[in-house]
Amino acid sequence: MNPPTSQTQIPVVDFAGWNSDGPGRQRVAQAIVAACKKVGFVYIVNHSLPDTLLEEAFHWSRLFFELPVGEKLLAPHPDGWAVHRGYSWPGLEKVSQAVSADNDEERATQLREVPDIKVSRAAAQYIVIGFSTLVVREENPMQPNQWIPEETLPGFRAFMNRFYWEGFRVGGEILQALAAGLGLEDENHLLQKHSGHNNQLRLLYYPPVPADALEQQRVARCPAHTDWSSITLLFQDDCGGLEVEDVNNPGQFVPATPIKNAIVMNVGDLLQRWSNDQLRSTSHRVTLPPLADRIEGEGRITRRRFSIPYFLAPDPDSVIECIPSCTGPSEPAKYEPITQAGYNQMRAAMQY
Ligand SMILES: O=C(O)CCC(=O)C(=O)O
Ligand SMILES: [Fe+2]
Repeated sequence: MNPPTSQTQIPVVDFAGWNSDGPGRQRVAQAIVAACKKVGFVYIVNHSLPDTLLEEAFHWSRLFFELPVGEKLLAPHPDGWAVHRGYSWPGLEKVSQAVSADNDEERATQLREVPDIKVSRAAAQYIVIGFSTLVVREENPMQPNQWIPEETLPGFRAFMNRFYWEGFRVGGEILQALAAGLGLEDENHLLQKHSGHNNQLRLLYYPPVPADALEQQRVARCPAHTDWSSITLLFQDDCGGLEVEDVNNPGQFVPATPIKNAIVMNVGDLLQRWSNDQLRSTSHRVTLPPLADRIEGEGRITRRRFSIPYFLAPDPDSVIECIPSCTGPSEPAKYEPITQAGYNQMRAAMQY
């Protein structure tokens, strides 16, 4: 038998030093880069998003998902996969890496046939239940936003727009810290490819489900996948269930236990490519909450869960070319330059 390898820990980085003068700044940058090289995931605490703003974001998310279905469906996710906006109802959406189908139409039909947990028992293993989206970038003609009418939830749209741009502000600071930590002279090397208009903010709601359905993998809250873009900032409530692949023990996962108001930051596939595979895009999933008091009653029902991922992506026509400090004579660039849009197309083509 192999000796047991120690479980990977997700590092915690205190971001306060980034907004100070002096050596604290470089220490933060190096700590984040070290975490992204080793684990691909890092908790960022003492960042510049006020706690009250995060509380407000979860408050609005609860209000949205507690609306009657008919009202949420006033902003439906359009048919097909070209536009990824609006409310997707339980069973509409599965995470791509768990699904194989020949074409969009077939896939969409498959997904609609899985409206809830009862049907899912007989169907594919991995079903994302109530995995829903509402995205708020306003100035992108390719991906028009889907908003519920203002009178249905007054103030919702304005808040989500504010949160989108505040999230980009702190995400931009993290991109600057990554550039500094990678030894780039220009702190804006990564950030300058992101105008912010190609980001994606999602509100996710995982309804209560029986623990045994998750344990027996008849359903999954969110199957294992990597993210595609540059970085993801994830805000989660205190339910728990997010797990990150243990880089020392591939195929095993370690919990990313919630830390109040921390940002869980992870590297996406595009940034991994950009960094010549120096920064790691790590697989993650959402499953059973690890804390016993998140599971209630005789039916062992897991508590509902809210999370808010925010994906930062470079602009579609920006060229992603090996970061100069990630290549050298002994480490040639592994990948050709590619635009963000070209990369997405390539990924989509691989999938179908
Ligand atoms: O809900 C979560 O905690 C994770 C969601 C996620 O990984 C994603 O949307 O890509
Ligand atoms: Fe993810």
